[in-house]
Amino acid sequence: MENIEETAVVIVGAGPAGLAVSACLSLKSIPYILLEKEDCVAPLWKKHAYDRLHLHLAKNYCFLPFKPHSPSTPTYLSKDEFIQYIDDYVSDFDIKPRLSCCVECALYLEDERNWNILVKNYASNGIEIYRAQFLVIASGENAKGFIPEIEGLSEFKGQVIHSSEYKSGLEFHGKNVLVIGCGNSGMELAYDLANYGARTSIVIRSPFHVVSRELIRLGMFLLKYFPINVVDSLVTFGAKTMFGDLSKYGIHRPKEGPFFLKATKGRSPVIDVGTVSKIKTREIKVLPAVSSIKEDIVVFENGQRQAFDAIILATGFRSTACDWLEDYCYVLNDQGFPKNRYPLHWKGEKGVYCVGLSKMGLFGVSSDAEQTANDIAKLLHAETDNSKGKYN
Ligand SMILES: Cc1cc2nc3c(=O)[nH]c(=O)nc-3n(C[C@H](O)[C@H](O)[C@H](O)COP(=O)(O)OP(=O)(O)OC[C@H]3O[C@@H](n4cnc5c(N)ncnc54)[C@H](O)[C@@H]3O)c2cc1C
Ligand SMILES: NC(=O)C1=CN([C@@H]2O[C@H](COP(=O)(O)OP(=O)(O)OC[C@H]3O[C@@H](n4cnc5c(N)ncnc54)[C@H](OP(=O)(O)O)[C@@H]3O)[C@@H](O)[C@H]2O)C=CC1
Ligand SMILES: O=C(O)C(=O)Cc1c[nH]c2ccccc12
Repeated sequence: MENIEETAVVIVGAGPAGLAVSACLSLKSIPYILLEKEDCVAPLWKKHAYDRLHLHLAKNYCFLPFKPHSPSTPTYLSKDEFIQYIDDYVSDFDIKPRLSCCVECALYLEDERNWNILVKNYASNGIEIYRAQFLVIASGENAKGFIPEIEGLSEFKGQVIHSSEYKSGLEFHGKNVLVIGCGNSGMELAYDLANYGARTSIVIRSPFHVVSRELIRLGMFLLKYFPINVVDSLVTFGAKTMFGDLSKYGIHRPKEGPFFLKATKGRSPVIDVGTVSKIKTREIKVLPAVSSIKEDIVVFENGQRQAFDAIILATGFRSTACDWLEDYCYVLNDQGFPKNRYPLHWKGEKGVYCVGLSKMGLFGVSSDAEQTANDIAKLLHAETDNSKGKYN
C-alpha cells in the first residue's frame, strides 16, 4: 500500500495541454501529479517537429492560460520561440513534471471512487501506482505517427520516415524523395526538401483548402462577428484570388468551407508557405495515390511508376488514449477522441477530463484547461464541507 502515491489530480502528458492544466490547478492550490512518457516537456515541439516550423496561427491564438506572449515576440512564433515560451511557462508556474513516466493503464474503481494509474518509469525501470480522484487526459491528438498500410512499404529499398522524424532537407540533397500526404506537414516538408535541392514529389489524393496565414488570421477575426458560412465564402474567395485555379496541378478545393471543415471534422486548411508556387513551376511534382511499392519503385493509381531514394510519410497522427484508459467508451470514441460533442467535449464521467482533444489547436487547449481546473475546483470545494483537507 505504501508505494501507492495519492493526489487529487493525475494529468497524463506534459505537452502544452498538461502544462496548462497544471498551471490552472496550481493557482487554485489543487495538488496534482503530471506524468510524461518522454524525457522532456512538450516533446512534440522539442523532438518531433521540423526545423523551419513556425506557428500557423498568430500569437494571440497560441498562448496558454495566464501568460500572453510578450509584445516583443513576432506575430508568428518560430518553433524555438514557442519552446522558449513553454520553458518559461514551466518555471513561471513552478511545474514539476515526472518525466520518463509512461501511463500504461488507468482504471476507475467504483467502490473506491478513485482512479488507479499504473506507470512504467523508464528511468528506474520500475512500476509505480498513483491514485487520484480526477484524471486528465492530456496525451494529445498527435500521440503517435500514423503509418498507412501500403502494399510493399515495409520492403521499400530506400529510407522511410514519418514526418515527426523529419528535421530538414539537408540530408536529402540530390535525392529523389516522395512525400505521401498533403496536410500542413506534407506541404511544408515538400517545400523544405525542394529548397535543399531534393527532387521532390508529393502525393495528393483528396481535396483540401490552400490558404495563407493572413487569410486565416482575418477569418479568425471575422468569426467573432459573422457566421461561419459568410467567413468561409470570404476566405475561399480570397484564396482563389491569391492562388488561382489549382485544379490543373492536382489540387482541388472541397465543397465545404475551410472553417466549417475545421469545426466539424477537425481538418485543417493548408497554410501555404511557398509550396504552391513550386508546384506551379513543377519544381515539386504532384502524384496521385500510391497503389503499391516494389523494391525502390513506387506504383501510382494512374499506373505511373517511379524510383525513389526516400519516402516521407506525412500521413498524420493518432490519439493513443484508448490504449491505456480502461473502459474508455464512456468518455472516448474508438479513435481516442471525446465522445461528447464540442463544446461539452472536455468533461467525461467519473472525474475524467479531456484537454487538448478538440482539434482546435492551442486555442482549444487553453480553453479546455481552464474549464477543467474550474470544474475540479468546484467539485472539491463542494466536498471540503464534508471531508476537510484530504490532500493537504
Ligand atoms: C507539426 C505540428 C505543428 C503544429 N502547429 C500548431 C500551431 O501552430 N498552432 C496550434 O494551435 N496548434 C498546432 N499544432 C497542434 C498541436 O498538436 C497542439 O497545438 C499542441 O501541441 C497540443 O498540445 P497537447 O499537449 O494537447 O499535445 P502534445 O503536445 O502532443 O502533448 C501530449 C503529451 O502527452 C504525452 N503522452 C502521450 N501518451 C502518454 C502516456 N501514455 N503517458 C505519459 N505521457 C504520454 C506525449 O509524450 C506528449 O508529450 C501543431 C501540431 C503539429 C504536429
Ligand atoms: N506550422 C504549423 O502550425 C503546422 C501545423 N500542423 C498541424 O498538425 C496537425 C497534423 O498535420 P499533418 O501532420 O499534416 O497531418 P494531417 O492529418 O493534417 O494530414 C495527413 C495527410 O496525409 C494524407 N494521407 C493519409 N494517409 C494517406 C495515404 N495512405 N496515401 C496518401 N495520403 C494519405 C491525408 O490525406 P486524406 O485526407 O486523403 O486522408 C492528409 O493529406 C494538423 O492539425 C496541422 O494543421 C502541421 C504542420 C505544421
Ligand atoms: O494547426 C492546426 O491545425 C490547428 O489546429 C490550429 C487551428 C485552430 N483553428 C484553426 C483554424 C484554421 C486553421 C488552423 C487552426
